[in-house]
Amino acid sequence: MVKTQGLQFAYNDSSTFDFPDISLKPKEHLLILGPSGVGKTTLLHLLSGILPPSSGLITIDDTEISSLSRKELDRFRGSQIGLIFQQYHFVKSLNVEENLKLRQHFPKQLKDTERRRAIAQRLGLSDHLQKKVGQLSQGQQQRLAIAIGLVHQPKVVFADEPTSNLDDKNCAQVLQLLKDEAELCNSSLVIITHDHRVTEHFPNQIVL
Ligand SMILES: Nc1ncnc2c1ncn2[C@@H]1O[C@H](COP(=O)(O)OP(=O)(O)OP(=O)(O)O)[C@@H](O)[C@H]1O
Repeated sequence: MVKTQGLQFAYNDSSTFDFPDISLKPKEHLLILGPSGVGKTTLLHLLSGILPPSSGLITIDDTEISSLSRKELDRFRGSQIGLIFQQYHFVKSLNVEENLKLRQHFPKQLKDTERRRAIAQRLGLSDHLQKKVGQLSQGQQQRLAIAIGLVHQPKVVFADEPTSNLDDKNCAQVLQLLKDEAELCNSSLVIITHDHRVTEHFPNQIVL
């Protein structure tokens, strides 16, 4: 499902990151660990096609993503990849349901109100669909980030520090929800973190 070979990247004139090869089957989970500044977010941006690698190959669901044009890549990311970022990427002027709808890019998905409502219900957001995202608690915003990452049923979900701002109880709950949703969507899951509370939940790990 996700396969990389010889992946390297450098920001301008800075030193080159040399990433280990990754091979992840459908529905598998992978935890990428490492200290601050080692390049975890950079790797996630490469895997999701936000940054182009200096060299190496990234294959997702049999598509080599650097062979895609900008437009094809946007379309591929919109349909096949789910992103859960460290900083929430919500549209503050829209309500919860409209934010979810925004992530359903394609006409067929857009009509899928049922899918939106079902994921909102599983993540405890049903009573908040008409609220502006600024009115949500931190835990609710974290759950909305998961809903947005998965509402379009992507093949693979990349999550960057999904538990960084959470206490122990919410951390365990969010990880369970993330796993359950990925399972229901048949999605592979790649989590990038330096939060050691996450490690016991995901035995398949690489350390940068
Ligand atoms: N846009 C950029 N331009 C130049 N250097 C950058 C840029 N983004 C990140 N870096 C540098 O690249 C290195 C790796 O950053 P990255 O965010 O990938 O690390 P990380 O392992 O995710 O760190 P953290 O755990 O603190 O989030 C850091 O030294 C950072 O300063």
